[in-house]
Parts: sequence; structure tokens; C-alpha cells
Amino acid sequence: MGKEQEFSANKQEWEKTVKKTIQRYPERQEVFETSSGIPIHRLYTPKHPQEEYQETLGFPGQYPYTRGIQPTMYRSRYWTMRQYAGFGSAQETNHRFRYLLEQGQTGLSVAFDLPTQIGYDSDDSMADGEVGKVGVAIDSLHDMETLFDSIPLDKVSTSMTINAPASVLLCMYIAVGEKQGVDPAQLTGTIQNDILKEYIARGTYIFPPKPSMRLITNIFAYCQEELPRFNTISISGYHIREAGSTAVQEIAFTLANGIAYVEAALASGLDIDQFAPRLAFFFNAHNQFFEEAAKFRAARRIWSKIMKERYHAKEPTSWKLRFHTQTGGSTLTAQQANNNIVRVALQALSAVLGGTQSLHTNSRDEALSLPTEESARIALRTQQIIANESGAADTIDPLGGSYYVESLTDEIESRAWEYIEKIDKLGGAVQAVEAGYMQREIRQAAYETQKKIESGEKTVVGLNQFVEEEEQKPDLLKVDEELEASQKQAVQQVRTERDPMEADRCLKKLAAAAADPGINLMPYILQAVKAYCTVGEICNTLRKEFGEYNGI
Ligand SMILES: CC(C)(COP(=O)(O)OP(=O)(O)OC[C@H]1O[C@@H](n2cnc3c(N)ncnc32)[C@H](O)[C@@H]1OP(=O)(O)O)[C@@H](O)C(=O)NCCC(=O)NCCSC(=O)CCC(=O)O
Repeated sequence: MGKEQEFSANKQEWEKTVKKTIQRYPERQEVFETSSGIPIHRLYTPKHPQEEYQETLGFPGQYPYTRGIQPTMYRSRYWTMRQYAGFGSAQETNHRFRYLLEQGQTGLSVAFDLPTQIGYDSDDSMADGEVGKVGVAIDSLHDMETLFDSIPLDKVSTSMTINAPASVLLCMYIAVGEKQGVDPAQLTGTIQNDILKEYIARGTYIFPPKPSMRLITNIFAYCQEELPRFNTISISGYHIREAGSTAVQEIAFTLANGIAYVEAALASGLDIDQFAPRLAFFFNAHNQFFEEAAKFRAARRIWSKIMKERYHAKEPTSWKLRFHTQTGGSTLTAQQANNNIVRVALQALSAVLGGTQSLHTNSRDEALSLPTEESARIALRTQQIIANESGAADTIDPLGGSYYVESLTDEIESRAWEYIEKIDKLGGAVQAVEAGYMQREIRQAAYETQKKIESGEKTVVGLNQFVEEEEQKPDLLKVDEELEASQKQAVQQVRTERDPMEADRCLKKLAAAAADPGINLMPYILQAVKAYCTVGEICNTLRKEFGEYNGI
């Protein structure tokens, strides 16, 4: 078939899928047009498709997905507006969630405090001074019930940024759903569950790599049967980028980690087309607008090739890289904090033009503290303006075909492949992490950037140029200092009110199951959670069996 014929055949194919899609997800408007009345078509393509059009771009919803994973993209449905939120107690966070939903947010995203993230209860001495600080404190199912009070779990999808204790928090979510009368099979959402990037960049790990990978594949296997709509992992480049990596390293290391999870799942006996459709990704959006948009497009193309060509996945749903984006926290400045609103708007627009499925826009005050309600609202409004006013969502992949953006997409792809091949040669991501390879590469990149900022070669407005004396400090959110004491008291009360024999029995059964690597731990953790065993008790039980990881 000639290239022109191949192009029209694929176009027809795409048009057929569009027809099917819009039966289920009708387009937002009958007619799309510019302010001058110029009609806006669903998709723009080259007048004379060149040799490589199908191979490198294709149609939206078609391999290799450079132009997006859905045949209609945002013409049918905007990305999910999912603001990461959580602080203090479950009750305070529940209020913030409900406020954000009232303001038009379309998904939830839970920030947990550090003790929860590393598996300690609020009354553990390890938790001193950290309870409720960078996220909400969750000790037991009791807190989780409060967190989702009056939020119907069959109506909203929830992302939880939890890694080492992901299985515990997921079980709590299942248990809350059951109490609300929601079948686990109906639950939608995502758990981060990405331990490799914790070792590389974020730091909230508990166990060594091997048992950690086991817990992750246990979750894959369990969700496949019980929670088929839940995204089992959010393979995250966000924190790799925040630690100072380049855009190329961000996607290369993330996709290499993705390969390691696929390998672990296959080795545990799972079928690629069963688990791959529920793998999700999470990327950063920094300031270099065109490079960022190109990065997302390149990541989709690489992953689809990995899944189709390397792992021979047969289902197109296994080939699609679906991702959440958060704007770049490390790009925000404490100086002239309102400028951050502009940075966030540009970064968010690059994510939308790059085809993101879900988006968090940072608040202007995040370089100073947790966001105030007003800042969180402005951040949400920023995405709403992009969606409803800019026209960026009215045609698919508007940057497709730009000489510059296509060239950047190709270049990012080929540089990322070089890293992936290098990591393959080192024996894969787990070995590369253990050898400190990614960590060293990121440190070097971070050092180079910092040198450029300090020498003035790289401008940061308000920081090293256009500096102002600032008299007025913005209003900042303060976490109630009383919270730690009341949270400690609350977890102790849970321990006195539950059936102690049952709690003890559940923990013993969990310990025995953990000792046998062939057993899926999820049912045991679920039982323990339902008996009101705490995050700390469950993690301590696993610590005894698995040991702790002390870094490199
Ligand atoms: C897959 C994603 C990326 C997005 O999932 P969502 O449910 O929001 O969106 P979605 O899957 O695209 O859409 C929901 C459903 O609508 C369908 N759908 C959507 N658009 C469509 C279209 N145009 N045509 C047809 N169908 C469409 C999808 O197929 C899907 O159905 P089906 O399901 O039936 O296919 C998920 O993993 C996610 O929400 N991630 C969020 C992660 C997150 O918030 N992380 C915060 C980290 S914060 C962090 O780490 C901070 C830093 C720190 O603490 O260190």
C-alpha cells in the first residue's frame, strides 16, 4: 500500500472509532469555532502525508499514540482536574476535599503525612513533630472513614500518593467503600505504589527492593480480580524531575522503572494484557513549554513500542501510556509568589497540549507552605480557564506537525532510548538503582542547573533577575499544633475500642503469610485493616519479616 493509501485507510479507521466513542462520550459541543467564527476541526493532518506519518504520529487513539490515547481527546471529556490535597486531621482534609469538589474539581488526590507514608502511627516516637504536616494523618480505618465522609466512592475517582504502605491504604479504601455499600469492582482511582522512584528520588521507602516488588505485584494480581477499574501503580517521573533531572532523564528513568515493574509482574506469573492496561504514569511540567509538550508525546510513543514490540502485548489498551501531570513545585519561587500563578498556567498548558489525562496545578504559595484555600482555588481556576476559555481543548494535539515540536519529540525519544538501553545493560532499573546509577545522573544534572542559576546564565524571574524588595508576606496556612496530641489520643482510643483478640489474630496471620513469598498479602492486610489494626502495626509486622532498607 502506498503512503497516501495507508494514510486514508488509517484515517477511515480513526473516523470509525470516533463514531463509536462519541456514542458513549458525546463531544462537548455540536460545533466548535474560534472567536471569529472559523470552524475548528477535530483533527488537523498534513495535506501530503509523508513517509513516516503513520509510523511516528498516527491518528489519536492509534498506535504509537503520539497524538493522544483517545480518538476524540478533550473534545469529549476534559482531563480530570485532580488537586493534590491533605493536611492536619482527616476531618480538616475532608472539608478541603468537599470544598474542592464544590468548586468544580473532578477527581480527588490524597496527600498523606510523612509518618503515614513511612508506616508509623501518630503516637510512634518516629512521628514526633511530623503529624499532619505535609499531608493528612491516617492511622486506622477510623481516620479513613472520616476522610471520605459524605464523599460517595462510586462517584469519584481517588488518587492516593502512598508507596511503601500502598497495600494498607488501598485496603482501607476498599473497606470504606464496602461500608458505603460500594462493591470494590466499582472503585476507581490510583495508588502511587512506585517504590523504585522512592529509592531514586523521594525517600519514603520502608522495605528492601525484593519484598517491596512483591507487595507491588501482589497489588497488581489482587486488583486484576477484585478492583478491575483501579489503576494499580502511578509510575512517577515527577519526583525524579523535582530532584533535578532533565526532561529526557525524567521520562527515560520512569519508563525504565516501568519496564522493571512489567518484568516483576511477568515473573510472578501475571499475563501482560491483564495487568498492563491498569499501569498509569505521572510526570512533571516545568517551564520550557515546547520541550515539556514534546516530552509527553515522546513518552507515549516510547511506551507503546516497549509494550508492543518488546513485550508483545496484544491489547491496544496495554500499549497506551496514560498519565497524570503536576506542575513543577521546584520551579516556584518564594520571592514574588504571585508570579507562580503565571508559571503554573504555562506549565499546565504544556501538559494539556501534551495530552495529559489528569492534572494538578500547584498553588502560588507552595514554595512557602501548604496552600491556603484561596491559593488552592486560584490553582484550580487556572485549569478551568485553560479548559473552558483558551480553546486548547477544542482540537486534538494542536502542536502536532509543528516542525519544532516534532523535532523535539524525536530528539527526546532518541535520547531517552539511549538511557533505557544503558539501564538494560546494567541489568534493569532495580540493579541500576542499587548501583546508584540514576541517582548519580540526576545529581549531576541538578548541579549543572544550580550552577547556571547562581552564575546568572539561567534567569529565574524574581530570584536572580528583576528582584524586588518585598515587605508584605502572603497569608500562609498553618497546621494546628494541637493536632499531634489529639491524633495520638485518637489512635490510642481505636486500640482500646477494637476487639484485641481479633486484631492480634490478624497480625499473626499476616506475619505467617509474609514469611511465604508465594502468598498474596492483600487479603491478609484487608482483614487486619477491617479489624482496625493500624498502619504502624501492619507495617511493623512486615518490617519484622522483610527487614528495612537503609538506602545506598
Ligand atoms: C490514568 C490516570 C492518569 C487518569 O485517570 P482518570 O480516571 O482521572 O482519567 P481517565 O482514565 O483518562 O478517564 C476516566 C475514564 O474516562 C474515559 N475517557 C476519558 N476521556 C475519554 C475520551 N475522550 N473518550 C473516551 N473515553 C474517555 C477513560 O477511558 C476512563 O475510562 P476507563 O477507566 O473505563 O478506561 C490516573 O492514574 C490518575 O488519575 N492519576 C492521578 C495521579 C495523581 O493524582 N497523583 C498525585 C501525585 S502527587 C505527588 O506525588 C506530589 C509530590 C509529593 O508528594 O512528593
